[in-house]
Amino acid sequence: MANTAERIKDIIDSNDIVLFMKGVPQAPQCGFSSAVVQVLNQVGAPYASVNVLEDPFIREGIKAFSNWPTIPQLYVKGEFVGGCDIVREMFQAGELAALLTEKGILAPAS
Ligand SMILES: N[C@@H](CCC(=O)N[C@@H](CS)C(=O)NCC(=O)O)C(=O)O
Ligand code: FES
Repeated sequence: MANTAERIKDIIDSNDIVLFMKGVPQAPQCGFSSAVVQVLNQVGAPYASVNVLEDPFIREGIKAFSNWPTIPQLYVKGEFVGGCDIVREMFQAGELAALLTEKGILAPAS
């Protein structure tokens, strides 16, 4: 099996939006992960998710990969966006929708 950093790179390269979280979108296991799920659902873009509670290598590996100490972690088009606080602030400021539009994931508002 590929090493953890390679697995992580493969995951973020093969999904436009991917959320590393605790639990699954239908049943988040932490309020921070739940908050990002709610933001993504509201912004209305499809996303992949990885449950770090199922894989301790990914749970620790993603922190090293992003140089960010906590879960959740959101990636868009291979780039680290942030955790719960950043994503929530960006959403409230309209910056998350703007980013997703700029990246060609969301259609421009007409
Ligand atoms: N302020 C953080 C909150 C996230 C957070 O504190 N996560 C903790 C508790 S869920 C964490 O990932 N701890 C390390 C771990 O559980 O592996 C954010 O903006 O995302
Ligand atoms: S699992 Fe306890 S704060 Fe996230």
